Amino acid sequence: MPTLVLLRHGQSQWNLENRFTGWWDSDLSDKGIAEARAAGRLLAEKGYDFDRCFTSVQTRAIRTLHLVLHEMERLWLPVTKDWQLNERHYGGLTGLNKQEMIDKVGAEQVKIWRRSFDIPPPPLDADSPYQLAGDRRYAGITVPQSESLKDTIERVLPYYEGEIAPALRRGERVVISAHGNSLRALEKHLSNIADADIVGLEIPTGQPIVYELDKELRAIDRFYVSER
Ligand SMILES: O=C(O)[C@@H](CO)OP(=O)(O)O
Repeated sequence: MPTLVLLRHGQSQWNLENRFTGWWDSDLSDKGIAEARAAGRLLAEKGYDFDRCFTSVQTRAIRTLHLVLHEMERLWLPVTKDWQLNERHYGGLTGLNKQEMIDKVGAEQVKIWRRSFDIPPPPLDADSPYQLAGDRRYAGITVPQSESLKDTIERVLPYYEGEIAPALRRGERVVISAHGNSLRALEKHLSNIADADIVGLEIPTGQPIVYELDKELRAIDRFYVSER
């Protein structure tokens, strides 16, 4: 039975500071490092092992994966990094404080920006210090200026179908270290969650989630490794 483990990175410095992050490359906080190590120890203790690893091109997800694999004595496993697994781009909200925005525009609007299916945040200003156009890791791609969850799904799913699903069909055990919203995009597909219901899905940092899949890669079971 194909098994897929999803892992949201440990707490980042900007998670700690309660700032909208998206594609900005905020590294892990000390707590995030501890969460990642604990996740690796938990996976090893419960007997999990992997053949292939996938992550984004963002430091917090890559570093989480490395810390996990180090704890599992599996740093030698093949790792594929791709921008299509990046966090949803937070547009003009990037860098702002979430509580300050709630105080300014109200909790309802902030919830729409954070969790709605197809309403993107306002675009990033052309002269914003958070523009990534000159970042070498994004050479050759058009960096979005803002993304809704729907936009995120439109780049996460083709990557899953093209690169990850074939590995699962070959019987490889796969772990994906990624982000709250790139994983919500994937979970929406795997668990067949309706557009209106995806607003309720929250994914905690550093808690590995197991998907047991059938031959057609439909979810048979989904649980947190810590629960069983
Ligand atoms: O800031 C972000 O990029 C994300 C994940 O940390 O936040 P949110 O919970 O609002 O999707």
